[in-house]
Amino acid sequence: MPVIRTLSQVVRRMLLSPACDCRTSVVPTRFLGFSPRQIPADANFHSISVTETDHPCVLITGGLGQLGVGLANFLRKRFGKDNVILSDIRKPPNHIFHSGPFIYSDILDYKNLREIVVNNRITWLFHYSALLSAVGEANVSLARDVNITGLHNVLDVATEHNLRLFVPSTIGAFGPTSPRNPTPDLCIQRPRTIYGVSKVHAELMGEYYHYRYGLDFRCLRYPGIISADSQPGGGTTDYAVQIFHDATKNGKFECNLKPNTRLPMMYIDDCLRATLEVMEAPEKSLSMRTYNINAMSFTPKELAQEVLKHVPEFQITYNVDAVRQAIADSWPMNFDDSNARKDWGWKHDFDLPELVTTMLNFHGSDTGLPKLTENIKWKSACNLDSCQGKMIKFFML
Ligand SMILES: NC(=O)C1=CN([C@@H]2O[C@H](COP(=O)(O)OP(=O)(O)OC[C@H]3O[C@@H](n4cnc5c(N)ncnc54)[C@H](O)[C@@H]3O)[C@@H](O)[C@H]2O)C=CC1
Ligand SMILES: CC(=O)[C@H](N)C(=O)O
Repeated sequence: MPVIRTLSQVVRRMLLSPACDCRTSVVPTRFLGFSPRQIPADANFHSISVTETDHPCVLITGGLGQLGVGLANFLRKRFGKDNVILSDIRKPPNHIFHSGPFIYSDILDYKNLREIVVNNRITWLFHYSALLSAVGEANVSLARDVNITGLHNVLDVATEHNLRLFVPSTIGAFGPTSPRNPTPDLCIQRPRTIYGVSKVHAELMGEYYHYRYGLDFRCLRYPGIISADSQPGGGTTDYAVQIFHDATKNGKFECNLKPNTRLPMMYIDDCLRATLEVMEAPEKSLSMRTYNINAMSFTPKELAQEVLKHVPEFQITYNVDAVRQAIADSWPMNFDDSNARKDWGWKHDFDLPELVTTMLNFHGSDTGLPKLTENIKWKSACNLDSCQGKMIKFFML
């Protein structure tokens, strides 16, 4: 009897403790046996604290998308150019290839991923590879592979090598039965897209690995991100980026969402700063492992009105895409990020007026000379030529 009581106490403690002490004795079953992911019995599961080294050695997966290049530039300013490796399955253009380390990495190839982590002594991993909401609906099986199987590889390699792991989630992780105005961190999540389902899966798996194996998993649910010098990869919020390109180039824009569709949005500088801040936050300040972050919420009509203040001839028309509209109608309208603000001091800098001024200044409309920047020209060409571009063109609804 005492033996049974002791055993049941041990099991209870393992299940209840956060980042339980069972880390050295219990590992995911797929690590056992002669699997390539085998972990030696004497493996050290204690996280290497970043403070033990001068700086983290960073790997970014899916780094050639809308957000990855900006993240690499941002992190390189802080940690040094050579300590941040950008990776993707696409061929980088010259200016990105020469701006710092770039490496081929397919997240579906576990051995390739592990080799990169080992050879480069990676300590932090930012996992950006994904198929976004609209592209995902157009190719469910690829989205399932990249967003779910790829995530499993990343979680395993991060656990095996004691990495600090950042995985972005999204407003798309909520669905029509979630409270939409505002949407809190903890509520019903029943998304109706493969993108949303895969992101809820990522949140839950990351948190599970944290509590079960001690993985230092950190996750932010991003709103729609608006960037000036990079193109979005096929999402529902893409209109809020495209509108600036079209306003400055042609003075008009055809929107694929209805005028009153309200969605949470954020300028990329705020998004990247939040990402670094949560990665640098002391563990004890994190009462959760997945946080909503927010900056502003607007509709296409409100955004167009703000653009009009700078480009008086600007015209917006609407040609609604039924798939994107259905997705947007199931997503949060306002995001409650009070936990991020309370726990680790999150504060956004850009509201709608600053966002619009910044975007239009970047594209040169304030000079009266609409222009398409070189970077965007490259991005357009790249999107047509690249595998992802081909896929988007081929599968787009
Ligand atoms: N951009 C946004 O508004 C938001 C983005 N996020 C998340 O942030 C992350 C980055 O987003 P974006 O840069 O906008 O995405 P994106 O679609 O622009 O880029 C994704 C990248 O993943 C790469 N990729 C695809 N399959 C891969 C594979 N097998 N192995 C390695 N890489 C692969 C693609 O080549 C592409 O460069 C994603 O996880 C996304 O879900 C979350 C909310 C909002
Ligand atoms: C909000 C996102 O996750 C992304 N921009 C999308 O629209 O799919």
